[in-house]
Amino acid sequence: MSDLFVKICGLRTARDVDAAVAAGADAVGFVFAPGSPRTIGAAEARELAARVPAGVLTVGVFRGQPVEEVRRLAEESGVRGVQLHGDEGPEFYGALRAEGRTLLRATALRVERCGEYGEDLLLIDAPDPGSGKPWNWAAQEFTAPRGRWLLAGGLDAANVAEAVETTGAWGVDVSSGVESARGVKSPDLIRAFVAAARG
Ligand SMILES: O=C(O)c1ccccc1N[C@@H]1O[C@H](COP(=O)(O)O)[C@@H](O)[C@H]1O
Repeated sequence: MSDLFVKICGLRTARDVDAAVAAGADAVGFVFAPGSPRTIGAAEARELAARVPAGVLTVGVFRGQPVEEVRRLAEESGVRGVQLHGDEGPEFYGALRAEGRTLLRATALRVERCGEYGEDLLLIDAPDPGSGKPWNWAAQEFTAPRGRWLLAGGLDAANVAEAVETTGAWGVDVSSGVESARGVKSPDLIRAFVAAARG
């Protein structure tokens, strides 16, 4: 068993949060970005986050929202981490860092230096986050950064071990690959994913 960091994202029900925690996830994500089948409100996320033990990081996922909205939703839901998928600059991260949250910076395929914007974790994702579409992480031109970074985009139980082996990712993040239908998580697929990722 490896100590690979595993985040399960886009959770909307108590059943799925419990399944992710029981499977051994290190982080669980709640989508606050509008327009996703996984989007939930702060009150719903607060109830779900209350089920999560202290050792598992709760993360709010945002895309292109103003800093005041990110701050408000994070505060109202009580998530301890914030994941940004927009084109926020270092000053945006600086403003949130002051509140002591763990910051995850998502980049679409671009490989950058870990921590460049003051984030705690870099997340290298596909151009269309949450779509379940894989990208070619095995391509010659993809050179993994050094440090703590998460691989995301089209991962599932069948490809995650190879993806980690090929890229050397410190951790992985998944949403579509643990769903039985778009936006509907499957506890069985969550368990299978975590086992395959760490296996
Ligand atoms: O999951 C979403 O709907 C979502 C919406 C907006 C921004 C990010 C979103 N999810 C992130 O996308 C990847 C996982 O994608 P996949 O479905 O496994 O291919 C991960 O970083 C999620 O946190």
